[in-house]
Amino acid sequence: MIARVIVDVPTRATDRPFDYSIPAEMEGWVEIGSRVGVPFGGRVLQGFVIGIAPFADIDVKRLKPIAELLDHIPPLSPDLVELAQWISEKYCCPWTTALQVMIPAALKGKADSVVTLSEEALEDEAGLLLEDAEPWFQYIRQHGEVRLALLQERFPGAAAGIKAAIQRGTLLEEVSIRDRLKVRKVLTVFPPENEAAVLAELAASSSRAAKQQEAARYMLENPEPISLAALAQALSTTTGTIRGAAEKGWLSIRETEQRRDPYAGRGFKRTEPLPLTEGQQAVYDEIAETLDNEASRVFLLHGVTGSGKTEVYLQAIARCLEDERQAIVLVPEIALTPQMVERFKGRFGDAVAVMHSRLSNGERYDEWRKIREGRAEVVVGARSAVFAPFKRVGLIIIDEEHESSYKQEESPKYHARDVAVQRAKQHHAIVILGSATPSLESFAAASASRSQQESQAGASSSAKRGATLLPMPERVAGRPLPKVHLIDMRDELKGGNRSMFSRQLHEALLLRLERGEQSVLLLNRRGYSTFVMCRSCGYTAQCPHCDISLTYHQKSKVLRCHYCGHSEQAPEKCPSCESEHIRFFGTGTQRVEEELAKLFPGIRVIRMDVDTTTEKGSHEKWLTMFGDRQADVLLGTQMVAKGLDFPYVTLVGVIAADTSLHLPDFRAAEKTFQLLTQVAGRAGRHELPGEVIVQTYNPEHYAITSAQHHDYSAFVQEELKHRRFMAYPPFCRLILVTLSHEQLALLISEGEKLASTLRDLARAAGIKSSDDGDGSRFIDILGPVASPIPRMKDRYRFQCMIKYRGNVGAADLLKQAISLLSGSNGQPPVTMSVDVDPQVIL
Ligand SMILES: Nc1ncnc2c1ncn2[C@@H]1O[C@H](COP(=O)(O)OP(=O)(O)OP(=O)(O)O)[C@@H](O)[C@H]1O
Ligand SMILES: [Zn+2]
Repeated sequence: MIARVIVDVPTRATDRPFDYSIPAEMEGWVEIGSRVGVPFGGRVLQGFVIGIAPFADIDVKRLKPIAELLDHIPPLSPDLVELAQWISEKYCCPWTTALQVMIPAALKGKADSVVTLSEEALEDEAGLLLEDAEPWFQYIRQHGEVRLALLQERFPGAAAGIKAAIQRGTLLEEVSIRDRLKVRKVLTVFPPENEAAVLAELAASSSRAAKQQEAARYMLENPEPISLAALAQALSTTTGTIRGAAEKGWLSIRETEQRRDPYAGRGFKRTEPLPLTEGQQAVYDEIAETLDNEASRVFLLHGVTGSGKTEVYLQAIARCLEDERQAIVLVPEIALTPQMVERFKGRFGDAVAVMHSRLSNGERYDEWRKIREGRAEVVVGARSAVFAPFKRVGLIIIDEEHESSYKQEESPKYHARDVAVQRAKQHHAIVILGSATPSLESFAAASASRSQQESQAGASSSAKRGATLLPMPERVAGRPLPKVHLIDMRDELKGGNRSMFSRQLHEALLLRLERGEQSVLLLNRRGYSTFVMCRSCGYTAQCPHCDISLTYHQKSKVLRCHYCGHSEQAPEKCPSCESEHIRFFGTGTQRVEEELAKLFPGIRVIRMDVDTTTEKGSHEKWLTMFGDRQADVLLGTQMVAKGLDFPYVTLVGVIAADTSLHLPDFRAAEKTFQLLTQVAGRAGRHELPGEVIVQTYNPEHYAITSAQHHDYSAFVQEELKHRRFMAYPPFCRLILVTLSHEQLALLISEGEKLASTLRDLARAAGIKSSDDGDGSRFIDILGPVASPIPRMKDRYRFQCMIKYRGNVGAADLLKQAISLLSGSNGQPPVTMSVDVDPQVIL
């Protein structure tokens, strides 16, 4: 048998399977999804097996054998391997990059894999008898810890039995990766095996070794295994004493695995399903029916803020679990707050795994194994949790589906929403996209399929691709949406108010302080900069390697480049004109905090922004404090806008609504509308009614007025007009190619070559090059032009934008073009990075 292996070299030239022979001792072990070490170009590299075949394309005798197998159970299942191929094709990235993004960082080194007997196996006599017949089992029992490679050699043919034992939990699979990460082990004390004998011995022995006797009695009375350190502490003795007792056979000490559970020891209050409101019930019924049919379908759950989307998710998950299928819940990284986790852990307890970037590598690895080993049935996580290694996915939920953080900005530049839809197809699972402000792309997909269904014709093909709209236009319990007041800040200035707070916001804050209610203040930080500028000559501090302003960090008083990491001391006077009038525009939130303290002496403010939330657990700490009403105001950036549900918040203030409105990004209006709607939704979610004050310099802009009236469809109608006129998504799709190189001249000529090659290929394929506005297919290549950041890390940057509609095979054309421009090494002369469906145009 031979294995087709994708080696971990992310270049175009090596982006294909290579054949290796499977050595006899590995037969039965190597599977699709196995991680292997293979000889490649004189080294041994990591790779993934993506296929097994009886014959190779070339003579088997010339094939090199797989050097090592890195895990007992393949980290990837065949469906994930298939999904990786889809990602690599759709997002024009190397296959290996797509495979690597699916496994936890802890597995990304070279691994040394061992097995040991689990506690259960050691205790469960019946289990022992069953397995006793197996020589490999005896062998492991004798040696304690055995390397996988050794087992393969000694016991060919034992693969299936060993794997079954791992799956059953009789054997523990442990991976140590070059000491970077080991399964964490602790010495654990167990009661003696032969209790009666020990009891007799204790009774007979004199007062000699009293402490050891105490330890033995303790374990007989409390047979729960306990860590050696904890027992020593409980008995106020040394670990040496307890070891002494073990030597006498009065108790036993063994190494056991300690699982890192980021939420260990935290009691989550169990919640029961709420009786659904009429609106929720209608939506739930439709979801439940589709779940029962095991049909793959996408739902767009468009529910206003506070409409109870989360309860619908919870009950849909429960339904899915009943059928022994698993559920994946994606939430934006920033919204992955303890409050969110609590809602899922509260309903499903230990069956919930949590994955986000603030976990350590070890914690992530353990949560991942919890999923793979079937100890979890629900995962709540950020983007990459879409790859959770569940066997039978029934439901994938994407909360706040419009969030741009679902798009990964580094390779593979995948969008979790699209990956989720693809994964759901593989599993006949359903996808629920939930939002109060759906992205225009999702909304268009839902309305396209609806109008198709209504007009019958062609419904099947397009409805399959589209989404089914499930509206929840009302808040739970008939609670009103909060009233939103717009304050024109130009009038404030005219009226002589130069403060950042309008008179209305000032009064509203005062009122909340008097009543003991809470307020949320949002500073729209998008487009806000924390740069350094000289007031005399206008000098701004720039990165010497990138064409971008340096960012000022108030705490450390350094200027840092966000793109290359360059940092320097902030100057005391202007380096250009020597003036002392050099101003640091610190983080906006800091200034607001200072101003609040001045205006409202004694006010208790919690500030949440990148500076105050870097520490692990800080997010959680601030929100708990706010929830406990230890502060009057929660002040922050985007991160205070999402998902929070606090009963005493009756005021939401937006300091400056429009900082994001005029960014050169076609989604600027959409982002602004979404942010305002989300943050407004934080007010008045419970008994107390809420009020929202939005300060703006553009009170007539439709993004702002629609948010004021909670009018999603008004916004969408206006925005779609602009998008259609400008031919932007959802009326077309985009691929952004960024070219970079140290030499400007080479870069420009290669950029022009790329554009003209693409145009030639498109013409040869008979595809129109411009949009007639009739909805037919076309492909248009714009550029090359200088990128918005024209130089980064001392490399110049140019870009081409591919605009297309319909099934034109844009990604394929691009791949062809790049390979036509590539030299003998398989690479084009300048770096080309491809972003399919880019979210960040800036
Ligand atoms: N059926 C129900 N009966 C009573 N209360 C409910 C019900 N469903 C939800 N709630 C409560 O209503 C509040 C709002 O619900 P939830 O947070 O799920 O809304 P949401 O739609 O997710 O809002 P957002 O998009 O603003 O986060 C919560 O406090 C929730 O406990
Ligand atoms: Zn830089």
